[in-house]
Amino acid sequence: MGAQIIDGKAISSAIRQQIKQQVMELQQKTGKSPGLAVVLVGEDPASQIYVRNKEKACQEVGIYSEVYRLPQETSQQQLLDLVHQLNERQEINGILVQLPLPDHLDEMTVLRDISPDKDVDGFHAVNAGKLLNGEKGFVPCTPKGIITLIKSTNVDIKGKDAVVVGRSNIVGKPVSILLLNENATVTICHSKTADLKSHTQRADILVVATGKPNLITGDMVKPGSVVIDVGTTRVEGKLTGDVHFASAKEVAGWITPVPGGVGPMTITMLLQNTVEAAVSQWKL
Ligand SMILES: Nc1nc2c(c(=O)[nH]1)N[C@@H](CN(C=O)c1ccc(C(=O)N[C@@H](CCC(=O)O)C(=O)O)cc1)CN2
Repeated sequence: MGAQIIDGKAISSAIRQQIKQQVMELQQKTGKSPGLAVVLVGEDPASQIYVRNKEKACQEVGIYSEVYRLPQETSQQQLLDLVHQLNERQEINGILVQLPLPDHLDEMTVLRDISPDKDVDGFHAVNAGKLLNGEKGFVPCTPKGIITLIKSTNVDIKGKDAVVVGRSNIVGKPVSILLLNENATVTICHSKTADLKSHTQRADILVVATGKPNLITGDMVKPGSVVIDVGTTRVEGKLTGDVHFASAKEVAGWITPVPGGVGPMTITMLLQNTVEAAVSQWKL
């Protein structure tokens, strides 16, 4: 029969309608719009597309946005100066520095200088710590979107065996914590994991975020499981996930496509976090 497709584009679009409504209500109440500043350094083609899409998405829902496109040779101090200025600006509720940064810039230092109250990416150590503690803070956008997609299937996460393949700070680690907070039993696999298949085969929920195209094939998937593919690598011009879709779809119960699965949710959750930042800063 084949898996049901988790349509990230449709789910995203429904959530964006709700956000648009929420922004309108905030405008009526306060006379202000939530504001997001996006900083892009260099000319990475994929990052340029993501930033343009973030700008467009803000426009669609009524969020005020500013985009700073800085040259490749921007110094660490110049970038930090901009972040510090944005931290002070009243009309900016959320700040995002697009990753990856050019090699000469230190990502950790830059992320740590964003005010935790404006860190709508949820990458600041304070927000990462809050996630670990189960405290309220900003949750990174892709992991937050993944949990929303899993919940859309109505599969109860509680008590399930969840396997996360990949241990990045942006996706693998935070999504593992979110699944744990939802009472799943979580295993994190990575490039040094011995016998990856033995883990993935028993996953009721499988999240794959490695950037290795087609790493997970149908024979590695548990029948009836929920499979979430975070990978988006261009292979011969075609956007390709970390999961071999054709074979995995025959085994899984639910599966996200690439494109149109996790990707659109990342930007939608950024809009949600920006509205949350405004509501909290305006003490509503
Ligand atoms: N500061 C950040 N940098 C990066 C993040 C992030 O969350 N914050 N995540 C990724 C890139 N990213 C957002 O920035 C992102 C990736 C993919 C998509 C998306 O919509 N993908 C589409 C396909 C788009 C295409 O055709 O290329 C899909 O999967 O359907 C949105 C945002 C790294 N950097």
